Amino acid sequence: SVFSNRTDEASAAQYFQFYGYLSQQQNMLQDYIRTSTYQKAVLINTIDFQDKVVLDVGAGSGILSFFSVQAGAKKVYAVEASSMAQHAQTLVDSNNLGDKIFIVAGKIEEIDLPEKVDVIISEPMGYMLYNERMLETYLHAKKWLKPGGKMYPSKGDLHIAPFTDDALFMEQTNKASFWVQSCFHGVDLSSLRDMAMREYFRQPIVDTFDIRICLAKSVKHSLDFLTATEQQLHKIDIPLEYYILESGTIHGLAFWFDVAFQGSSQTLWLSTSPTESLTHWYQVRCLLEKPILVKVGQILTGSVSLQANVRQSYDVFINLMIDGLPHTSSSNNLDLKNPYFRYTGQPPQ
Ligand SMILES: C[C@H](N)C(=O)NCc1cccc(N2NC(C(F)(F)F)=C/C2=C2\NN=C(c3cccc4[nH]ccc34)O2)c1
Repeated sequence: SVFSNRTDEASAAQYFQFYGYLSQQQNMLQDYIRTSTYQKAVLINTIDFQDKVVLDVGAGSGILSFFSVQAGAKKVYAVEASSMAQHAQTLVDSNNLGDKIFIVAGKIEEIDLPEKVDVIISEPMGYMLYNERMLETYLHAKKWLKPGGKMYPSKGDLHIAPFTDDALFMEQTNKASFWVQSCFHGVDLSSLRDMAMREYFRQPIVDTFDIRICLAKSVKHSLDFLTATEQQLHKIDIPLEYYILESGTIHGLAFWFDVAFQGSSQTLWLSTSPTESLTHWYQVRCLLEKPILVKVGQILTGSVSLQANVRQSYDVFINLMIDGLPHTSSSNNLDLKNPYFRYTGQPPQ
């Protein structure tokens, strides 16, 4: 299938095992901003759901299917590939909605449905928006959408901004400095120090920060889910150009995303911006091994390229440069599949 052709089997097994845990469903359900915003988006746009047929892609516990029925949907196909499908069925039965919500166990790329649908609803956003490659699954599902059908959410914006954070940079550098020992139990480890630096700096950092560490206004990369295709998500190249607002040291790029529910009645946004309440997506930062000194008024240019891989994630390539003298540039490659969960506070609720 389209899914099996783009996915390593071991990755898929680990991935669907992860989503088979009620504790991970709980992590998402307990994210109040996330759950309440989805419910509000549906309930303020009942015109899109009243007496309609809905497809819930990656339904998990089925929560979005329940919201669709609350908004008047006459039938919901809830497609779920993990063992959570059976727990969703339990919820459907115990809430007496077996006549409206139909759990379809399997992958959207592999299952069949008896009819096309009016609305597709899903929560395909992973870390940094694109992690997990579930957005491709969401776009694949459009083969079941009637012409003029609705997508909930309808668009996604990825925001990217240069940031300064000495403490974070030092934290990663200090970890690597372990290898700067010429006599560790009689062994000189120092030849592996650079490799250790590269390994630590390949990890995106998942946590939150104050927006004031960003030295320029974010660049926004928009994706319209109604018109986008799966193929467009295999390689995402985002050109970057920043007007530096504050002199300082750029240690890397900060990422967050917003999604919009553009309903027939109202549009509602779900934001994971550092200026908003924290969600279970936090924000994501990608460090540079070589920071860039910038001054107010300079122009920072470059690009970030996301290259999809078979481990349901992306290889992230960052290039940044300051034009003018001294000409400085810095780059880094990161593995989005294995982030460093640095957040130490309470999980968002
Ligand atoms: C697409 C889907 N709608 C979605 O929201 N995906 C993201 C997602 C899905 C399920 C759980 C979570 N998490 N929530 C939290 C909490 F403690 F903060 F609550 C930690 C957490 C991890 N920890 N590790 C992961 C994780 C999940 C999936 C793929 C992954 N790849 C690397 C880590 C990771 O989540 C995040």
